[in-house]
Amino acid sequence: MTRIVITGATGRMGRTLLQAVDGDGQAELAGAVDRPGGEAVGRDAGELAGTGPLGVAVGDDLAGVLPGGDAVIDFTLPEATAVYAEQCAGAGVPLVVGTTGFDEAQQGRLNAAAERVPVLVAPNMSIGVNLTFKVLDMVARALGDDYDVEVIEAHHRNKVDAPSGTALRMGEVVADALGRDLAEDAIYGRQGRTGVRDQKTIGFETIRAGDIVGEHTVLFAGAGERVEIGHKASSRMTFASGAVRAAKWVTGQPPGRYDMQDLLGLR
Ligand SMILES: NC(=O)C1=CN([C@@H]2O[C@H](COP(=O)(O)OP(=O)(O)OC[C@H]3O[C@@H](n4cnc5c(N)ncnc54)[C@H](OP(=O)(O)O)[C@@H]3O)[C@@H](O)[C@H]2O)C=CC1
Ligand SMILES: O=C(O)C1=N[C@H](C(=O)O)C[C@H](O)C1
Repeated sequence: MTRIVITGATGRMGRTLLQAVDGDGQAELAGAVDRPGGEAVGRDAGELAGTGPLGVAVGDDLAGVLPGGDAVIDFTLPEATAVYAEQCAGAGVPLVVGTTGFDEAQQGRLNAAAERVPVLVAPNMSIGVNLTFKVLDMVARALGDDYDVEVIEAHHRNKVDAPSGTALRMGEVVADALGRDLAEDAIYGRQGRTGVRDQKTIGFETIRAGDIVGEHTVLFAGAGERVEIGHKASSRMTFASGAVRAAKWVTGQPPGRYDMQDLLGLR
């Protein structure tokens, strides 16, 4: 039985994770943490998740519940994740991170934690998207530089980072396969008199609307044909069950930084 602590427990993913852990025969909830002062603090986590009482009250102090946990799953905001990673490293507890939108300094803090405990960080926990990363590498290598690459993503109106972490990873996979540097070649939206398309650019287009769970398409457009590789998530449970699987897997790993490609044997 893997004892799991969930941070951001009141969020969209937090509540779905509570349901996923409750429905998993090999995992149990060891803690549910929200931001200090959050309205849910003190309430039973199951009440929030709609599972019925789980016997675990939502707390606001991760360090306090870490001794009872085998792994932490975090879907919050980058600044919170960086602090939680340091607390996990200090307590020797493995961490799974689904949060997206890290800057370089925050990535450095995750890497420092990964020197002390196993840390799995993935912008998308779904199996389908992780397979898509592999397919994109193959397609980009086969098509080469003659095809223009555009990454199009759509998410719900409440998402706070853009482009999505998944879209950026898709861009990185394609850039690596084509021997390009995403930091130099990415274009984030276009407006006005842009001039003709620079062949080596990788474009990103972002849609934010309604309750879209998460959709990604990578378009390779050449002379006379287009190839589109896409993924559509219709339920957050696909991310949550991937994260619970990751939490069970990461407890058996030595310290280091991992992602879902490691877990799925796709590297
Ligand atoms: N890797 C993957 O497969 C997926 C990744 N994500 C990513 O997960 C993250 C969360 O998404 P989502 O659940 O939709 O977002 P929500 O805004 O619904 O949830 C975020 C949670 O984090 C809490 N939080 C925010 N700031 C802090 C803080 N400083 N300290 C402690 N807790 C904090 C929020 O509390 P409060 O509400 O009180 O602010 C809330 O409970 C995003 O980065 C998103 O991109 C999402 C889906 C899949
Ligand atoms: O915020 C979301 O909702 C999602 N975020 C992730 C991302 O930024 O890639 C993954 C998923 O598409 C949902």
